[in-house]
Amino acid sequence: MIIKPKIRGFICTTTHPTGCEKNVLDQIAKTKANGEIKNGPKKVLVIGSSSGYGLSSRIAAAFGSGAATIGVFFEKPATEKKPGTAGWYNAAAFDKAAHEAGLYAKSINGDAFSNEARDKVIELIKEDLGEIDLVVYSLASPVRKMPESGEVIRSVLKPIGEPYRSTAIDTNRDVIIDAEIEPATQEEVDQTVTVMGGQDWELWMSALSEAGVLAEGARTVAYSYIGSDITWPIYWHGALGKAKEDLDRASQAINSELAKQGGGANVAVLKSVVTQASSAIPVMPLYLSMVFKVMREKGLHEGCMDQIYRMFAERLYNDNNPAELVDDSNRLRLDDWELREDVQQACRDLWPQITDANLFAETDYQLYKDEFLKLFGFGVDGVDYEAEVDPQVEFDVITL
Ligand SMILES: NC(=O)c1ccc[n+]([C@@H]2O[C@H](COP(=O)([O-])OP(=O)(O)OC[C@H]3O[C@@H](n4cnc5c(N)ncnc54)[C@H](O)[C@@H]3O)[C@@H](O)[C@H]2O)c1
Repeated sequence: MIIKPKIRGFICTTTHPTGCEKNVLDQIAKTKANGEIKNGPKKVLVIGSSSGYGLSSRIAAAFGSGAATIGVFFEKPATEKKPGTAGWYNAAAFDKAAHEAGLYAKSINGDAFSNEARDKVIELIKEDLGEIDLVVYSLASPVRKMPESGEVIRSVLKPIGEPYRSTAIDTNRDVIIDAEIEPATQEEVDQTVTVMGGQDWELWMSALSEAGVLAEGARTVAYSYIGSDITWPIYWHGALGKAKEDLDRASQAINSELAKQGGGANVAVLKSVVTQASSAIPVMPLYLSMVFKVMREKGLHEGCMDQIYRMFAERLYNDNNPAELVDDSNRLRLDDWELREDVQQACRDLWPQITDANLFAETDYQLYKDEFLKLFGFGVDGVDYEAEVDPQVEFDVITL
């Protein structure tokens, strides 16, 4: 089969197995080139490990620190008619590369919000690893099926209080539009907190702790975004921001438990990057196109792998100056470069000037589009897209 991209709204409905594999191999090569993470983790669970920041976390742990990894994700293999999801191919590529490198790697494909997933992970840790010393929580999901009632709760990407009006990019037509998003109701805010807040992370950590599979000194980290006044109305001050505030609450609760055993919990605030999750957020494509250009010109541009390697090497496993490595809410800040005043001011200055005519010239919108396609395995250097490719990629995965 020859596979070409088919974009619908903010997703691409086709994927390229070879391109996805190459993306993973490129991230592994980058990690190896960066060198070993000193005193890094050795037995790691990554929840949400098949794409974006979770995939980079698994790669950093395995190839930067020689860690055994268990990955949990929710992906689809190919069917007769359709290629698999990008995360499926990414996970398969990671599995192959880890095993070739002699590293332990096992994967669970199923709903991480379910008790069944927690039980399976605990069983696997007991059988194979005994205990784990790091848990990375990197889920991004628009829905959560509640583990006890089975009720399906949905999150929203909306402001709170008043409508949000802004220019944005219509990514299907590559033109600037005026976007208006109605505010979330209180019920929608609450539901967003239920889906993307800290409760599920707490359930994971207490289940692991009760099962006795957390090593002494075990750490956990969950990912957040804050941004600046430019995106606050839709993000930090919006429904998703409330969920991320709840992640901070959960972090403190988990931290006080883990600290008893010499470990700890942190939220890591990461920079904005192109992932399937972020491309769904209104206005993000325009902001990303601007901030990429500004940061690139200042030599500050980073992708998922750069951010996560920096988080492991310079924050989480840097024992030199622990107190200076967190903000006053005990968060690891990797958004320090993005939030530099000169970077944000350049974006504020640029924003009102962008029109259909100068979108490509004045911003990195082309780079945004390239990165978006790359998420699905397209436009990756060194891949022959005219060659036949078999979409059926199998690997040893535990399916729930
Ligand atoms: N993308 C950004 O710009 C950005 C910036 C800062 C923080 N973050 C945060 O990083 C975290 C990860 O986001 P991302 O952008 O890497 O997302 P992503 O869409 O690339 O990855 C999400 C992962 O979650 C998994 N997943 C989703 N629902 C699941 C379920 N029910 N069960 C099991 N696995 C499931 C997917 O399989 C995938 O592995 C989120 O908390 C997000 O808010 C993202």
